[in-house]
Amino acid sequence: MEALAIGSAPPRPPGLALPPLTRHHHLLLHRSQTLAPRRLVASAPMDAAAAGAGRGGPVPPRCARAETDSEDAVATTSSPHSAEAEGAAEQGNGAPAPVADAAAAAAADVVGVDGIRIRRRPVTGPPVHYVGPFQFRLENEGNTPRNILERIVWDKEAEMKERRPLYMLKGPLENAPPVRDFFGALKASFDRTGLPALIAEVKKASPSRGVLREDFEPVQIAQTYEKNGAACLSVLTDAKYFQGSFDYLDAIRNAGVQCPLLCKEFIVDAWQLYYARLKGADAVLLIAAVLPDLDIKYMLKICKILGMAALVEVHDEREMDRVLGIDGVQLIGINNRNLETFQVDISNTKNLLEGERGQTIAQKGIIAVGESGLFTPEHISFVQSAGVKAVLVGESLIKQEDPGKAIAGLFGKDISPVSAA
Ligand SMILES: O=P(O)(O)OC[C@@H](O)[C@@H](O)c1c[nH]c2ccccc12
Repeated sequence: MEALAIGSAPPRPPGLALPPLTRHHHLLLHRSQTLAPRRLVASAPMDAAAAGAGRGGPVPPRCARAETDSEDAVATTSSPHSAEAEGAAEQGNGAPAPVADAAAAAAADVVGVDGIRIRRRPVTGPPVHYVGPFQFRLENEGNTPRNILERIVWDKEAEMKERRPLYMLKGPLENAPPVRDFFGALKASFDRTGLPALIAEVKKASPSRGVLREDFEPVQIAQTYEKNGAACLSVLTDAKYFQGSFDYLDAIRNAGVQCPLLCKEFIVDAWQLYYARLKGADAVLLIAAVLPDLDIKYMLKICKILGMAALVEVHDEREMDRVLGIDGVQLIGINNRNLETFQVDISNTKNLLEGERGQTIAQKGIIAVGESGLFTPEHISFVQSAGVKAVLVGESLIKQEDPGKAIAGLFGKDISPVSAA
């Protein structure tokens, strides 16, 4: 599979590194400090320990030992970007920066390394503090999620604290069902039909659309998707916002479905990769709006070791350029839905594949996947002419009485393997 990523990565486009801290940044910073003073004050000590851990160079020594829970904890993905943020507090000769610059570094962490706008965790604690003998309620803006993606990710980080230690996954991992070739299945389907390969999504609900299907039978839905020509399936595993479950992954596999399965999860921690694999996933989603480059690279390595494919999701030019700069990426999903605002615009796929970006994708043999908001054969041909070789579709299928039969309606023709035979 590696051989498909031909050529070396393009030079990192200018402007992707953290901008130098200028006077202008200080001004911006002071303004945000006024808005949410706690955010800055409290984030510095929290990040400092993690930042120290990541100082040693590009490959942190933190992956040296294996199979203890504490190693598992260092695979948690926040330290690299905290480290960069702290690094930004040192100026020129390496002397410690003035206090204001340290605050600027903390703010850079808040506004995001690699252009990531969401904050990975609440800065100081709960969103509301009860203060003093009079029970004042002090709302803490810095600790209130600003959008749904931030909310989901904060909850996911909290969920990670409840997980089983990594070493406990070792046995089940050894007994996990063999990995199937997700990338190959997409390619084969595209070659067979001349249409974008379908990744059909098994999704009960979403935060933007509510419950999509009351009588939700994941195994039946998966079976009808497969029968009607889906190349791969995407299975929502997030319980809180999508009413999904990791148990759907093994249930679908155990029922004999052959289509490779994408674990559709908000991955914030390497632990989730192992867990997805032992539940039978053949691929995972990595969201560039959530994960800094270092985390994506690290997780890609783990996926490779586990034999899983990774669908790296982007939703704007900046994320696309970041991901194109990472070696070994084979699948790039272009989400037409902005996960912060829920706005859907399928021309996003076209915009992100235009010009040099599209050429790089073609040269590297990457499959671009058009994601979200696809309802009609016109939509499918629109994203196909934009350059995608696969599409990820949920709502427009899952809401139909027979989601499998709906596939022919979506593509304007029957794409089931039987019809081709
Ligand atoms: O239901 P739609 O509009 O066809 O979208 C499917 C899929 O693209 C969407 O569910 C999705 C894309 N990226 C995600 C990340 C997390 C959760 C869900 C998603």
